[in-house]
Amino acid sequence: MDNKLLNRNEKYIIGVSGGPDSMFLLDNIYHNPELDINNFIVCLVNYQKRADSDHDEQIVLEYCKKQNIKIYVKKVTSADYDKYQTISHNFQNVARDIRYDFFLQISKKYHCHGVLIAHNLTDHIETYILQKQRNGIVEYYGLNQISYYHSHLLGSELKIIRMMLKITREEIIEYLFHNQINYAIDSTNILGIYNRNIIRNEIQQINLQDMLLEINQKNNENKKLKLLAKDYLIDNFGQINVISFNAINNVQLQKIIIFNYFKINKLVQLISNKKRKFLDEIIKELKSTKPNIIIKVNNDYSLVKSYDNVEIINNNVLQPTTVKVTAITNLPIKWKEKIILQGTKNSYNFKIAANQFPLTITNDVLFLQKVIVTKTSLNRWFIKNKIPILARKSYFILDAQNQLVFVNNLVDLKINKFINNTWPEKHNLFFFMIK
Ligand SMILES: Nc1ncnc2c1ncn2[C@@H]1O[C@H](COP(=O)(O)OP(=O)(O)OP(=O)(O)O)[C@@H](O)[C@H]1O
Repeated sequence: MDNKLLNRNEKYIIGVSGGPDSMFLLDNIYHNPELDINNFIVCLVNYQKRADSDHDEQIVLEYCKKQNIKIYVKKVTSADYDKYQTISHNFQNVARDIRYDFFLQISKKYHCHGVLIAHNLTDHIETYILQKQRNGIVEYYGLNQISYYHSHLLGSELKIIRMMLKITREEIIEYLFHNQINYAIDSTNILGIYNRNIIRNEIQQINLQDMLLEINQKNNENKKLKLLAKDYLIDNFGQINVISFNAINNVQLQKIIIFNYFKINKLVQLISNKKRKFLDEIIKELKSTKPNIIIKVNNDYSLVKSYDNVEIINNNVLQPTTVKVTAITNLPIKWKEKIILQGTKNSYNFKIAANQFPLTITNDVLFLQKVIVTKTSLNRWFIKNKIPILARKSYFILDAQNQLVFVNNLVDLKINKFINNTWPEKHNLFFFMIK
């Protein structure tokens, strides 16, 4: 065990589930002559989800009683589950948050330096193999000796210390058997049995030293790429610029930039849960010659590429706005001002007669497509003039019972006619921008 990770004068929590790994950890701390067991507090979370969870608890209680070690047990109630399920719906995440928040509370109470967790070499390798299969972006390949848990509910941080990352599961079982230490058979596992068996087989076939070297190399490379990604976003004021992004020839770096871009927009959970292909798809779309692309991320957000810019947009913003107005007094204030302004300041003759109501005011692209501007559709005009997708949303058309056409003086447009020719040439269309 990596004892150098501990400071003999500090206090620590030990997370003990009763399983072999954490019983090994506990027993090794207890028997370590350089450490004072009074500086350690065992914490156990009984999820009360399995028939044997009370039995597991009993194993740990008995050990602690025999060796006179301070122990805290949290029995998770349905109220706890309800409370945490508002933050995440994934049971593994809920269970982890409950566990670490409990560690955090006890840690605060006793001014502890962190929590010791019994992740071992086998977990480290398994984690790495899974990460390789997923081929996504990771903070760290395999498991890190030190990491930090940030609690959403408690708003503070807990240091997680893994001092067993060089010990294999076989060594653990061997030790427990040899020393006659009682432990619980772990019947819960995040990986399905199928997936876990595949990984176990893979682990048996690999050369551990080679694999550890590979993980090391990957982490060094990852560290460098993370710094480059950080620099890129700093240089671009936190934005992605399509031209400079496409000039990068390292796909992994591009992925980290996108990942960090979501992170600084506080939306990293949107892509962390996505299939691994998602980042590849984004990169492909950013490379494509199409100037305007909307990539739906989920029901709430889209990533919008518009010429050189990339933006994360709430899907509501992309929805067209269409308003029916039955009388001029019903117009939204700023629109009313615009209309009056247009009518008075411009040479365009502007009057809406009572019989022209109801008016339709819309920025719906489908509607705009029908509008002909200097012989091209308004849509083509947008493209020709490189109007970004979002800016197009501020171009509204007013349709007053097919009677009016007015051109906004903010843009120099000559609107000729509707594409379908059902509107006579003279018919007016009111076209204006809303800032
Ligand atoms: N119910 C529990 N009570 C106390 N400590 C626990 C409990 N479950 C797990 N631990 C601690 O956490 C370590 C890792 O447990 P486990 O392998 O189940 O977690 P994991 O599935 O790898 O996910 P994570 O640690 O990210 O939650 C255990 O070895 C033990 O130290």
